[in-house]
Amino acid sequence: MNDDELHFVDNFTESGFVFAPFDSAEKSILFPLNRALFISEELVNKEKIIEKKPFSVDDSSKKKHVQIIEKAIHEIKTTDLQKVVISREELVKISYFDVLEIYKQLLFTYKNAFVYVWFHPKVGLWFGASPETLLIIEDEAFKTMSLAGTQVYNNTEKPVWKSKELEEQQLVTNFIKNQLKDSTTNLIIDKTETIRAGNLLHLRTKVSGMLKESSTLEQLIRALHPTPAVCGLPRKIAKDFIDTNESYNRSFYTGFLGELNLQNATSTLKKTQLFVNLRCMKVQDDVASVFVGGGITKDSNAENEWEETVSKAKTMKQVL
Ligand SMILES: C=C(O[C@H]1C=CC=C(C(=O)O)[C@@H]1O)C(=O)O
Repeated sequence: MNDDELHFVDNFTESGFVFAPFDSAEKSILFPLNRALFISEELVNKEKIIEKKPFSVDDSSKKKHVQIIEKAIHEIKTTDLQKVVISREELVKISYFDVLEIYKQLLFTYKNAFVYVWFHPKVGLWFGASPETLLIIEDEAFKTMSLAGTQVYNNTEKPVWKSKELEEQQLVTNFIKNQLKDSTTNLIIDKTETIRAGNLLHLRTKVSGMLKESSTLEQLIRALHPTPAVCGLPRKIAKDFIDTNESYNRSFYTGFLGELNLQNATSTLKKTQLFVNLRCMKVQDDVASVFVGGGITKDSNAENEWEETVSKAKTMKQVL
């Protein structure tokens, strides 16, 4: 950016880089292309990966997190709530810090992820290594995915998935299908597969199709975000549960970010590539806030869900 002014997205027809919060009622930040310098560079992996030291698990917030999960499970069993994603913020004190070094280590450690470092003097410094695409649009063709269900990678990418994870992920696929049916055509739902994201495995179903001429990018984004992979089902009930019970502000965690309506040098087509802001952290002074969560359904076990967040925190803590 040429200056430290804060710009916001108005209707997603703008060009630039967007950084959107979890709460879709709040404004999304834009680095407008015409106010910024855009540099594109091919990445060559010649960096040395620093040997990762073991890190400690901070379980000071375990009791509270487990209590919210138990409340969520009870709510799911007794009300219309089907799934809700419960998350927490883990504070990590950092003694040594180098922005570029952390960014490079993330890039080379998480090769399949969308890795970013984002900074605005009025908002703060964020890093992430997200395994989840919210939306890719090139001309009228779009791609998205349903990503949910987690287990620790244990030397096999063909693990056995339990019905809890299969159902949790299926709910996301069904939601996406339903939300897109009016604004798209030629909807293709691929076979569900297992993908690896660092030390974790997830279930993923790729979804693609064509946008109807009458549909806008804003409509599509509002239809998808927040998906049940980061919020829950029904969306409004899950969002209310999160707002009432999570005792911190998610801000940009579980929001989305990426390139908005950028023109490729070799064609006249505009391309949008948005990713869900997962496996991320905010750094302020000498403290990193690492954000982690997981989908809760009727079959969840609170202790296992806690462990899942511990495993997810590893993505950022290892690099720190
Ligand atoms: C909310 C998070 O993950 C989502 C994405 C993949 C798998 C998830 C899960 O297994 O619960 C979550 O839906 C997070 O990593 O903080």
